Amino acid sequence: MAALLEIENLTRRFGGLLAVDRVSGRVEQGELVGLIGPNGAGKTTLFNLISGFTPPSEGTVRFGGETISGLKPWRVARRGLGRTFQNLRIFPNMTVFDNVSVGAIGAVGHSPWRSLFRGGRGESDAKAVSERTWAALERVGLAGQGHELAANLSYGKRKYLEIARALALGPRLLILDEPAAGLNDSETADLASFIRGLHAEGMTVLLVEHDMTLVMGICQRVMVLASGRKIADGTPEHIRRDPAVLEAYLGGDEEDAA
Ligand SMILES: Nc1ncnc2c1ncn2[C@@H]1O[C@H](COP(=O)(O)OP(=O)(O)OP(=O)(O)O)[C@@H](O)[C@H]1O
Repeated sequence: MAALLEIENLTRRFGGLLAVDRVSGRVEQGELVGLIGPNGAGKTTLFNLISGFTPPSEGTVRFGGETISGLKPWRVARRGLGRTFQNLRIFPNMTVFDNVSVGAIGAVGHSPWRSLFRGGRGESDAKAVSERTWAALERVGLAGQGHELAANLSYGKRKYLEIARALALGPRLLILDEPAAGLNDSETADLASFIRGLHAEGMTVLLVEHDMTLVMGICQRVMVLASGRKIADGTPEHIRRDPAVLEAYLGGDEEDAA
């Protein structure tokens, strides 16, 4: 059976810079996979290639057995690929509910606003958007703050707001770009159990993270990028001992791998 996500020889050049260099790999349905690598390794570019935000120079991305490389981000999203961003993309002057409903609208279509003008199917679309949005807010623990402005949420809660927006899409694959960045140790531990919980419910997750404890603690498999190339792909135990990883990612300092 085809993997949920398959990338093949994915390559992206920025002028003379090879940001992602012939990377291949797969994520199976139900997996929780980590993607790590030093600064500038190409992790975010790889995410952008997968989610349609950056077109590949070469190579293909298949999702659910279909080629999605070259599609616009919203088309990729509608096929069931939800993602968050390293730099939070939140509208501070909109309510928490409205921020998340953007994701639900992406899944239901562009028609909820039709109810304002024509009624008919628009009304059921609007109801579906509302239900999806509240369910996503409930799942991340923000339902009680749905009517507040996003600007009033703490930084940690804004992270969950982003995740809720991706969940509202009803994704088959959830891609998280550095969700623990800026969180303290206890917030990171909470995030770890939250991601574990999603995974236990059947969500397939691809996680880019600098926090090694988080990645090694929750991921079943870890892919390592360095200078745009995939240099390792295996269980956390395997990755911890891989000399190429220690050399490239940790600068040969085994202490940091713990
Ligand atoms: N739009 C762009 N134009 C030019 N160069 C870019 C662009 N986006 C990324 N790069 C370059 O591509 C390389 C990979 O960057 P990328 O952000 O994907 O790495 P990363 O592994 O996500 O790094 P970090 O961990 O610091 O976020 C870097 O050298 C970066 O400067």
